[in-house]
Amino acid sequence: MKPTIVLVGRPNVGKSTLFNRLTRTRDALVADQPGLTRDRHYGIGRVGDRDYLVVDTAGFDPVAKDGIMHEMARQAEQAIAEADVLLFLVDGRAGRTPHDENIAARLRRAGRPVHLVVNKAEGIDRAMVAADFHALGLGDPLPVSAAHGDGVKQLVELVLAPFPTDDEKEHSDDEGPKVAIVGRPNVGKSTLVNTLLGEERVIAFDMPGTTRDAISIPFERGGKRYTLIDTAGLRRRGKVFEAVEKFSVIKTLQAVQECNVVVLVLDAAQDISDQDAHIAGFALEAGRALVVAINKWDAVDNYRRDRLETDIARKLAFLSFARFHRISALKAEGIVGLLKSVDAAYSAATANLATPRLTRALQQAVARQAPPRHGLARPKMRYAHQGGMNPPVIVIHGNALDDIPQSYVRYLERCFMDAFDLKGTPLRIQFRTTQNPYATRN
Ligand SMILES: Nc1nc2c(ncn2[C@@H]2O[C@H](COP(=O)(O)OP(=O)(O)OP(=O)(O)O)[C@@H](O)[C@H]2O)c(=O)[nH]1
Ligand SMILES: Nc1nc2c(ncn2[C@@H]2O[C@H](COP(=O)(O)OP(=O)(O)OP(=O)(O)O)[C@@H](O)[C@H]2O)c(=O)[nH]1
Repeated sequence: MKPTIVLVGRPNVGKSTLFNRLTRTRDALVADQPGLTRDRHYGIGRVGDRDYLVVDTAGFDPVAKDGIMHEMARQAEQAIAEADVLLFLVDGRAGRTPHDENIAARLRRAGRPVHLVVNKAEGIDRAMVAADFHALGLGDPLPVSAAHGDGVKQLVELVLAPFPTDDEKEHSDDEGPKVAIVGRPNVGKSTLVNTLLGEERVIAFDMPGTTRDAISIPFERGGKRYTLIDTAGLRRRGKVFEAVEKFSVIKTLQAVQECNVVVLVLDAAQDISDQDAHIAGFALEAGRALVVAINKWDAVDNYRRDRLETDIARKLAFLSFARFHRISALKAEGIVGLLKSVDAAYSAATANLATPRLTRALQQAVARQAPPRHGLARPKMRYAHQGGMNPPVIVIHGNALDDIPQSYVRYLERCFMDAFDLKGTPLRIQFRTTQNPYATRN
């Protein structure tokens, strides 16, 4: 499972700046998706070939007793409890403050590895700063400059070193897709889990001990195998599964990282919220195959249904690659269709795309609509090959491919999706310019 790094510190020490730097490598992949607003507090980062999750807690005041500060403190407490490692940020320019001391006192009791990070350290006397912050009792301070990037990569490597690297063990096909059922509180996730697992055979489900691995529950449905990745610490009580923890964003993100196919559950009785869009955006950012289940369809009238369709078209436009199902988890309606789409999305995400067919699809797309000219250069797309799976990566080779507009990339995505019937998975398109078009000019 990917380690989760949680950033803690009083306001204005540079947590957002560090968060952006830690998650920036991935931004390019989902840039300019219409309608997608990123959650500024949860992100994926990568250093070398290691992925990690980053959580930015808002300014944390462990002694706040009420109001918005108290609510923020509560959320920060939950993040601290679910962290694998904590980065405690302080401001090297402002020096040690009483607020820092309160937070330090809280973190010393966290039972998690804590690294003391002195930000804004560019061009300041490190020895003096180190002595000042050493008094917080959290070990040697690590100086960084989040704004300039100094020391950030070394910091990440240091904090991740104790965690085992994910040996992406080949998931054998007969275990079927790993499925995560995600959604905001009360949309009907537990009900859907019970409907999926309920009557059917749950294959040897062992409650794990204290491992930090996500819990997976194998089950069979319609003669096919699936593995459910748990998001909330499901416990079996009597015949039904029940969530023992309340909704947790971190657990949701971990499950998204861990699974092959995300089932995003929406509540038909409610408008699409920012939280729905953020969870969806995270699945997209992670490159996961996705199926959307609009649940509680039994409970809404036609007016509400129409309104919801409009709302979805407007707020979840970036999920156009996914299939949407109207279901009732409670009445077990629409479940067969939902699982069919899970199967299809899984096949699409793991499809083998042969170079000749890809190249033919590319040529047909270009013949229908040529890429727009950029300045003097006329982009030339020569051939395409598959550069990865899960999600499928299509690498296009040619000349002058550096400034292909996003709208044309979208067009190519649609062409490849149609040609290979890739419904349910996002695609990544990369360009490789094989020859510099200006090289032969003088
Ligand atoms: N000199 C210097 N300034 C920095 C550095 N990192 C962040 N800052 C500045 O510090 C200020 C606060 O940065 P933020 O990232 O917004 O701080 P924050 O901790 O997220 O603040 P809250 O959102 O209020 O919790 C901004 O003006 C940043 O430009 C740094 O490495 N060096
Ligand atoms: N009418 C109707 N109600 C449903 C349906 N699915 C779930 N519900 C109801 O919605 C409420 C919330 O369902 P849960 O399954 O607990 O939702 P959840 O997403 O697991 O909630 P959290 O554990 O808070 O994250 C319960 O009262 C369910 O009975 C459905 O298909 N139709």
